[in-house]
Order: sequence, then structure tokens, then C-alpha cells
Amino acid sequence: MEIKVLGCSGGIGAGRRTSALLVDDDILIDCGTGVADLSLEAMARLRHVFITHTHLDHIACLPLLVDTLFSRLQSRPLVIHTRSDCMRIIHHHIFNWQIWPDFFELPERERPVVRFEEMDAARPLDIEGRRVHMLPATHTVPAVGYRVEDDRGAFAFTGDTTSNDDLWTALNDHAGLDLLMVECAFPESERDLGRRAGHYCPSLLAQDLVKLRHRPRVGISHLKPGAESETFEDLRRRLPERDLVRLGSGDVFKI
Ligand SMILES: Nc1ncnc2c1ncn2[C@@H]1O[C@@H]2COP(=O)(O)O[C@H]2[C@H]1O
Repeated sequence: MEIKVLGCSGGIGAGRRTSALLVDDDILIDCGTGVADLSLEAMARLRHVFITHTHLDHIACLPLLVDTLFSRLQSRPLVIHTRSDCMRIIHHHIFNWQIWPDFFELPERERPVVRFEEMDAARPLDIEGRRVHMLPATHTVPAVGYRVEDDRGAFAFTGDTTSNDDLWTALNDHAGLDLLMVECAFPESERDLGRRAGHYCPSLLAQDLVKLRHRPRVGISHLKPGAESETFEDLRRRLPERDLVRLGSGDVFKI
């Protein structure tokens, strides 16, 4: 399995793209601005999009992606996997003919170019040998993370979350974990804002990582622009024994 980071920043600005991971060449996790760097051919190979939550930095490119691929998707629709409440929010607030056309009924209601598939934690999905499980998250809106495994290994992406015991329990319930991509959006100096906004900061994440029984590489995502180095170096000091990586667009991991 190959995982390519298309975007992992907590904001925008030169070199910064928001949340999107490409798994092999057909699965996307999140659809933030990182997706815009894919070639048309690479976009056309996408079959499944797993959404962690409905915040704009995680879905900004979804409407544009569907429109860009419109003619290509007529023979095989793009499938959007997420919780049912997230499905409703995206449909109601984005694909409502005002912000964007309702591609869930285009070109015809009976054969749309995009369709939702509701997912929940009790029903992992097998996509040609990649098994996708939902993970619990605690954010300001309904949110999840995902754990993906194949016969060689597993990685997990937390999406946006603050301290959340259920996440660590869910990760520990599985036999192994090779790579964990976990958010640490805010620096310690903005710990209170981070908590209010439903995110980790270095002290909270360091405290929670102790609960993980596995020893994966730990990729840090969603660092807020301008505070990236401060936040990451702080984490490094607090977690000297962990294999930490500051994630960036273009990073590729093979499992
Ligand atoms: N209570 C808040 N006060 C100020 N900013 C916030 C608040 N809640 C959320 N945000 C910001 O809004 C952003 C929405 O996306 P994020 O969760 O990535 O990060 C969030 C914060 O940067």
C-alpha cells in the first residue's frame, strides 16, 4: 500500500495544502486543497473518497473534483464514504444548487456521477484488499478518522480531533500499526483555543500517545500556518523516544 500526502496543513499559503491523502491511486481520504495538485489522469483514477468531517479544509475540492471529472464519471460514479450525518451536511450545504449543482442527481437522478455510501464503525469496508475502518474522533462537528490495512500493514489517520480515549482504544484493539498520522494543530501557546476548536496541542498529544501500545512512525499533520516549527519541535522535545515526522505535501509512505 502506498500513501501519498497531498495536503496536511492547518491552513493555506505558499506550499501549504489542506487535508487530502491518496491511498494507492484510487482512494482519497479527505478532499481538501491538496487534491488540486493531482493531474487530470490521476483524478480520473479515483474511485472512493472517505471524508473525516465536513469542515471546509477537508472538503473544499470535492465539488470541484466532481465537476472536473463529470464526463469521466458517467460510466462509473465516484463513491463518497462517510457518516450519515456528514453526508446530510455536505448535501444540504454544498450540493444544494446554490453553492454548487447537485451532482448527486446529475446528469440524471437514476444514474448520478457521484453517490454517498453511509459508513459506520461497525461496518469496515474492503476495497480490493484494503480494509478501511472508521476511528472515533472528538471535534466541534461530527468527525471520524480512518485506519486502513492490507496484508502487509496498516496506517491510521486521525483527521481532526482533540483528546479522545476512544481513538487510542480503537487503535489498540487492532494487532498492529505501522504509521499513524495524527493531528497537532495548535502550539502550546494556543492550547485553550486549540481545545475550544477541537484540536490537539503538544502537551495533550504527548499525554495521549502514551496510551498507544503500538510503536508506529508518527506523522504530525494539520499544523497551523506560522506555528509549524514551534509546535513540531515542542512535540519532539516531549516525545524523544517516538519516531516523529513532520508531514508535508508530496510525502510518500510505503507499507
Ligand atoms: N472558538 C474558536 N475561536 C476561534 N477560531 C476557531 C474557533 N473554533 C474554530 N476556530 C478556527 O476555525 C477553524 C476551523 O477548521 P479547523 O478545525 O481546522 O481549525 C479551526 C480554528 O482555526
